[in-house]
Parts: sequence; structure tokens; C-alpha cells
Amino acid sequence: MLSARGLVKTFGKVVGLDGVDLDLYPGEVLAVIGDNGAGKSTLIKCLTGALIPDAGELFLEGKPAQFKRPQDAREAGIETVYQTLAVAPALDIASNLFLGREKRRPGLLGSVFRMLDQKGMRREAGQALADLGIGTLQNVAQAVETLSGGQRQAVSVARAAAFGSKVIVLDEPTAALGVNESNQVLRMIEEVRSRGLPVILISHNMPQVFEVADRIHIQRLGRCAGVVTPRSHTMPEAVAIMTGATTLDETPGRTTD
Ligand SMILES: Nc1ncnc2c1ncn2[C@@H]1O[C@H](COP(=O)(O)OP(=O)(O)OP(=O)(O)O)[C@@H](O)[C@H]1O
Repeated sequence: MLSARGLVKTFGKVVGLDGVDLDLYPGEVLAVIGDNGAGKSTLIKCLTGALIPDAGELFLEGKPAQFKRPQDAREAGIETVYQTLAVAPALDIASNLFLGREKRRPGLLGSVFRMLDQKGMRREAGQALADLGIGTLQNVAQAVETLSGGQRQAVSVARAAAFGSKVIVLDEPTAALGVNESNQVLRMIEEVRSRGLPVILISHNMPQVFEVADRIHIQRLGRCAGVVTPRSHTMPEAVAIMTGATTLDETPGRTTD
């Protein structure tokens, strides 16, 4: 679905990415793990138009793609939920779901008077949340500032799932959440995958990564140190590759089918 080849990104003398390849297949959850400064955020930004790589190529469904700004990636079907939650607290859930893509009323009311189709947006927002099995958000007219952290995160993920037609990218979606709220977000990720939509999940949380990921891309010092799966490698083995205590060659893992 999405491939990167030889991505390079430097910041002055600091090398953020040093020739990184990445492959995301349809309908999979690909986790990206790595220590602080390993290049996870830089990699994601290069995949989603927030940064332009110095070198390297991107392919979306096998076709060369170039994203000069985040909007280009969004228009191509890649939706990103960043670590810093991009919600507008004072607006209600439905308005947040449609932020930047508001629906207008039909006819002159919409085209000339720019009136919003609140009813239509609320109906579709309710459907989007129901589709993802989010039962804790009862009222789409509720202001987002009154929601818990997990519920806000649910709104962000629902927004990405509703508009991302090809790829969903989640940057540390459970970092600020408690156990129950994290579990809810993990279930949403599984729900998105079950619809056939692939997910890139950046996370420091190894148990969560091993619970939900199909494959795990390990970043280390700006490079990809290997790609493992929860069946081929144990959590300590993945962490050892991530920290440089061992290499993928030294720990090839169990052969899986
Ligand atoms: N805008 C920038 N200017 C200068 N250096 C940067 C910039 N962005 C990233 N870097 C550097 O690039 C390297 C990779 O950073 P990046 O943020 O991608 O790592 P990360 O794996 O996401 O880390 P973390 O888990 O701490 O968020 C680091 O050495 C970082 O200091």
C-alpha cells in the first residue's frame, strides 16, 4: 500500500534518517518502534508530507508519490493522528470530526450563505463512531473539552478512520491514556484493520505493540535495524535489536510460515 525507499533526512549536521526503507501492506498494523531520537517521528513526517525528505522515494499503491505538504498526503488518502492531539476543545464531537472538511447546506444556503449542514454532520459523525464500536460517546453534540483523554483520542482516531481511505498513521495514540482508555484505542485499531485499512502505529509501549501489531519496524540511529513479527521474536529480543544490544543477524528469530 505504502513503500519508502532510501529515505534520507538531515537537520544541519544531525542525521534524522539515514537511508530508510519501509513497507506497509494492505490490512496490516505495522508498528514502528525505536529509542528516543531513533528517527520515528522524522520517518512518519516524511511519509505524511510534514517533512520533505532530502533523498529517497515514496510509492503509494506502487505508484511514485510526492507529498510537499500534509494536505497532499491527506488528499492521497493518508490520515495522521499526531501525538499532540489535534482537536478543537470548544467544538462538539461532530464538528471536530469534520474540522477542515465541513459540509455545507445544499443549495444557496450552503453555496452563497456558507451555512453548515450541522444535522448531516451529526448524523454521519454518529455513524462513524458507531462503526468503530465506540459506545462511550453517546452525544455527538457534546463539546470535546468535556471528554476524557481516551474519548478525545477516540474522536481523533475516528476522524482519521472516517477520512483515511488508504492509510492511517497513529503517533503514540495511547501515550497519555489509562489502561481502559488504551484498550479502547487498541480495539479501534483492530476495528480499522478489520476493514482492510492498514495502520502505521508509532509506540514506545512494547506490550501494546506485541498485542496489536502484525509486523514491527525497528528504527535505530536513523536506520531500520530490522523488521520482526510478534511470532518471530520475543519482546526482549525486539528491545535488544532496538537498543543495539544485538542485531537482527545475531537474533534472526523463529521461522514463521
Ligand atoms: N527539526 C529538527 N531539527 C533538528 N534536529 C531534529 C529535528 N527533528 C528531529 N531532529 C533530530 O533527528 C533525530 C531523530 O529525531 P526523531 O524526533 O525523528 O526521533 P524519534 O525516534 O521520534 O524520538 P522520540 O521517541 O524521542 O520522539 C534526533 O537526533 C533529533 O534530535
